[in-house]
Amino acid sequence: MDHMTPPNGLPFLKMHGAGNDFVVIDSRGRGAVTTPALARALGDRNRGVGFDQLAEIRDGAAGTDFTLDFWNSDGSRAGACGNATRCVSDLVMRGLGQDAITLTTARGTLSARRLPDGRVSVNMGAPQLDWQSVPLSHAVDPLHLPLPGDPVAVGMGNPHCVLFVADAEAVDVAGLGQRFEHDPLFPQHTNVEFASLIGPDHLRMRVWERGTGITLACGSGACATAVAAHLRGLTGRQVTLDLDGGVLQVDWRDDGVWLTGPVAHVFDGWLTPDFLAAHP
Ligand SMILES: N[C@H](CCC[C@H](N)C(=O)O)C(=O)O
Repeated sequence: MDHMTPPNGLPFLKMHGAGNDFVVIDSRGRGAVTTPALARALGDRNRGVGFDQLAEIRDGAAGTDFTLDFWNSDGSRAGACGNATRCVSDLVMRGLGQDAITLTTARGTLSARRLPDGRVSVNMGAPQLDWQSVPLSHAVDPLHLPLPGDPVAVGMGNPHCVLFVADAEAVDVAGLGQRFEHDPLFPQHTNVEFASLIGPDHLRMRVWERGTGITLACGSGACATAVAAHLRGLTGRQVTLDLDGGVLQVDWRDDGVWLTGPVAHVFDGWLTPDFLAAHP
């Protein structure tokens, strides 16, 4: 067999949204294939494909067009992923010849649409602002957590800990991120965002993701940060966020938090039977 012939393996796609990168496996019409071991192996940037999140597409539930499951590169599950939702929605919309779609995630039913300029928006739903649903481990004010730096906790279907700092560029994102990720106040651990106000309704944000580490962008993190910024009186409800990998827009409307940004489909490939057999 020459090297360009598709082997008898498992097809996948590689996509990214503002540099937040994904392996996408399309399991519509069959059972789910992802296991924690496969997610970890695939997420290895040297021995696998490498990704920030793995998104598995499954048949639509509750009358929606498709269902999405998310995994982190350490093999853990993520309840929400805004950028992968935008990327996969674009893919499925193209397949169906549509520019609007509904999907099911662990969060429930979400809707997405493609804008005339090619960017994709998703309604990530209402933010979770009470301590039980973030979740936090006990009753504290999520708007002022009893932690260094006076962070805000926001749930977007996954937990976020948002710190407003004078200069996000100067923050030790890995060092502090790991510390907050595993703070006992977050029983399911947390994603951690560091943000500074750089203009009216304009934030610079850097992120440490639960289960993955530093990423170039985080959509649910951008939503949580914009919500926190508005609740703290720093911005209005429409916010532009400059992330390491690009620009995301958040609009907190009455019907939910809308996230808008670029999507890219980079390549398709096949996982070899040998790779799959080694990581059941
Ligand atoms: N990058 C994703 C979020 C991943 C969150 C994940 N790290 C978790 O465990 O919650 C996004 O665009 O929303």
